[in-house]
Amino acid sequence: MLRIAVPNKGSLSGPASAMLHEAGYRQRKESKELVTVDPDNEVEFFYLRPKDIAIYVSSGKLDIGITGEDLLIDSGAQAEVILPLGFARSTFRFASRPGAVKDLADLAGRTIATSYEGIVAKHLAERGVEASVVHLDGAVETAIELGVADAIADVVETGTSLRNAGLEVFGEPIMRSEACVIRAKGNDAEDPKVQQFLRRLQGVLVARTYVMMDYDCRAEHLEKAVALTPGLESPTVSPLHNEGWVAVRAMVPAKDAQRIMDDLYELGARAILTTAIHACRL
Ligand SMILES: Nc1ncnc2c1ncn2[C@@H]1O[C@H](COP(=O)(O)OP(=O)(O)OP(=O)(O)O)[C@@H](O)[C@H]1O
Ligand SMILES: O=P(O)(O)OC[C@H]1O[C@H](OP(=O)(O)OP(=O)(O)O)[C@H](O)[C@@H]1O
Ligand SMILES: [Mg+2]
Repeated sequence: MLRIAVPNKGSLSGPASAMLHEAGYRQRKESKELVTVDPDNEVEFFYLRPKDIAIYVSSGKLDIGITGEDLLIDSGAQAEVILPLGFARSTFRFASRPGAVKDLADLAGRTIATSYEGIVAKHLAERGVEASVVHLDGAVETAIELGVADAIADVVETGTSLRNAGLEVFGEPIMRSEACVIRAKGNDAEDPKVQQFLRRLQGVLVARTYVMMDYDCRAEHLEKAVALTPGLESPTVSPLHNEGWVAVRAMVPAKDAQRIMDDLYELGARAILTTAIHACRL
């Protein structure tokens, strides 16, 4: 059985379970379940605190896990990213009251509140800045208002939490992060069970990013049309019963689909259809 760590709460939990469900795996029915066995797929899912997942995976007791890149780095665990998953995208940044701290060097001798001491301590040490780091479990934006810290280092997505607390970022982003699949460093990269799991998740990522596009066009416009819809390998082109017309089928990025449909129509293509892809293996 493949043993997989899945976040049990927080921002990663819902999207991770949704992705696993889309990939055909059984997921827990209620949030108190700690372990779910999926015998049909020979997988066992362990629902763990997101911060602990890299530690479990690096210990070798679990084969792989889903976590955030920032949590992986913060843990210092000997594990590595094997597949980025495209959700829980964020940056990790310093912030303070507007104008209070200009740059990293200004932090010397000051106090920084964060839930990610591992990342912050490493970042400061690498740049030779000596500052105190205070651990808080969450809502770190409030630490400045309450006088616990001079600056914070926290996850930023839309920036709303910072704005609401009257804070501004300073310095370059400390890191960028997204959800990812991790495994212990040095683990067998060719394990067929892990490879099959990754192929399934890659299939979900592709199905979420691409749509299938079909259209008819005159043969003399085919080259221009396929330049708009090159597909992944190459588009399928079939003759139509009406002489001089062909049918074309290709995968296109979902975000570009409407623009491509407009351009194909301009070119004289007709019966332009897009359909969702539910699953795929490239
Ligand atoms: N608002 C957000 N937008 C995008 N990603 C986020 C956001 N908040 C946290 N994350 C990401 O989620 C992961 C943190 O998950 P974790 O469950 O520990 O914290 P959380 O989602 O903040 O939940 P909570 O604070 O309620 O425990 C990190 O990888 C982080 O980058
Ligand atoms: O830039 P934003 O879109 O506002 O998102 C970032 C905020 O989201 C997370 O907070 P969460 O809701 O998890 O609360 P927490 O601070 O207690 O972890 C994170 O810790 C930031 O505070
Ligand atoms: Mg949080």
